[in-house]
Amino acid sequence: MATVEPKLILLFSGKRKSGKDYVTDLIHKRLGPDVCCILRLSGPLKQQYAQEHGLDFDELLGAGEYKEKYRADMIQWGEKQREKDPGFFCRVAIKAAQQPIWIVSDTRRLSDLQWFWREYPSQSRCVRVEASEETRRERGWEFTTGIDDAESECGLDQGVDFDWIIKNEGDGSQLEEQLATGLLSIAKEKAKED
Ligand SMILES: Nc1ncnc2c1ncn2[C@@H]1O[C@H](COP(=O)(O)OP(=O)(O)OP(=O)(O)O)[C@@H](O)[C@H]1O
Ligand SMILES: C[C@@](O)(CCOP(=O)(O)O)CC(=O)O
Repeated sequence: MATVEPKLILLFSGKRKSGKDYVTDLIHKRLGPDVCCILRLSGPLKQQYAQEHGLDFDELLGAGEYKEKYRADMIQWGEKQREKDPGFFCRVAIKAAQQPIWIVSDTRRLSDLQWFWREYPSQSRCVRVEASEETRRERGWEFTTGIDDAESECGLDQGVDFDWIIKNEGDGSQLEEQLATGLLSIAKEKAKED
């Protein structure tokens, strides 16, 4: 398990090219590395997958075509791991966490959220990053059968009451305002609960 007990966990999800990494990087910069860390469930998955398949881990972490080339096979490989142990990638991802606020940038399945809700019920908040298909296409997204209609992309489309929805359209000019008000609102609500 993690070496520290978190005060707040922001569980991010969103469609491909909605801007999960972009938005979580902005929040990380805004809060600072002493206060928060970004945890990626796909990090340990990609690392293990890269090792087993002799691939470039850094490229799999990137936002380019290299990752997309292996996405379908990584999804299948990851789902086989999750079938055996749904919390495996969650446990590995939080091991390095030292800061009080955790930003999990890439939850994709109800089993991901259920693990955090079970282990950290009072600290976990669900955040959805949304962008139109037009905006996502401008960022390089193309609908791919077997990926964009599968659990990896659709697993959280129903059954989640999101605590915060971030609209990340176009150049995101309204983004900074949303982040300021959204973070304040979550902090205030958490403080009232503690
Ligand atoms: N508001 C924005 N303004 C400018 N560029 C953006 C914005 N949001 C996202 N981008 C760019 O769009 C691309 C996709 O964003 P990002 O990688 O954060 O998406 P993602 O949801 O993490 O995608 P994936 O699920 O494929 O990892 C990146 O090149 C990123 O820099
Ligand atoms: C294989 C997978 O972890 C790839 C995620 O890559 P990214 O978060 O889109 O950079 C998606 C999944 O776990 O279904």
